[in-house]
Amino acid sequence: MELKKFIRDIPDFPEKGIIFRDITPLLKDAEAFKFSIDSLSEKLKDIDFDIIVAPEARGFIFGGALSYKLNKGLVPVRKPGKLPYKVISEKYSLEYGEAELQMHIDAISKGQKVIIFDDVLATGGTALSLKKLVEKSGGEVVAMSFLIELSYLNPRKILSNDKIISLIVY
Ligand SMILES: O=P(O)(O)OC[C@H]1O[C@H](OP(=O)(O)OP(=O)(O)O)[C@H](O)[C@@H]1O
Ligand SMILES: Nc1ncnc2[nH]cnc12
Repeated sequence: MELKKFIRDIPDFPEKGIIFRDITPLLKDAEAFKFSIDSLSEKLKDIDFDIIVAPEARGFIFGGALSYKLNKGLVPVRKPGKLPYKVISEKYSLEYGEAELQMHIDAISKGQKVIIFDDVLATGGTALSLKKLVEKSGGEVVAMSFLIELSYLNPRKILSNDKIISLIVY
C-alpha cells in the first residue's frame, strides 16, 4: 500500500517555511491505519525489547496500537504538568520551537530494553530527549521507530549511534 497518499502536506503550518505532514487522513482510513501498524510491527517483531516509550500526543496513537500488537507495555511521556506522580524532565527543541517532556520516575526499571516510538522524526530533538529520559532512569534504548522520517532535516546526525526504523521517508 502506498502510504504517502494518506499523508497530507500543509505548507506554512504551524509556522512559515514548515511543511506539516498531516497524518489525519491516514488515521481515518481503517485499512491504511491497520496497514501502518501491521508493517511497523513486522519491522519490530524480532527485536529483543521490554517496553515502548511514546510521547504525547500523536506518539500515543501509534505507540498504543503497537504495544497491543507486540504484547508489550507502554510508557506515556507527557507535556509538563500532566503526569500525576514524581517526574523527570527534559527540555528540547523541535522543528518548530522549544518544548519539554516529562516521564514518571518509576516508569522504566534499571536495565529495561526500550523501543522509542513516535509518529514523526523531524530534527530528532524529541527523540533525543526521550532517549535522555530513558537513560536517566537506567533503561537502554535498543531502537527508535517512526511512522514518518523527514530525512531532509538530517535527524540521524544527532542520533548517530541509534538503530532507527522508519516506515515512510521523505
Ligand atoms: O524531530 P522533532 O523535530 O523533535 O519533531 C518531531 C516531533 O514533533 C511532533 O510533536 P509535537 O511536539 O508537535 O506534538 P504533538 O504530537 O502533540 O502534535 C511529532 O509528533 C514529534 O513528536
Ligand atoms: N513537518 C512536520 N510535520 C508533522 N509533524 C512534525 N513534527 C515536527 N515536524 C513536523
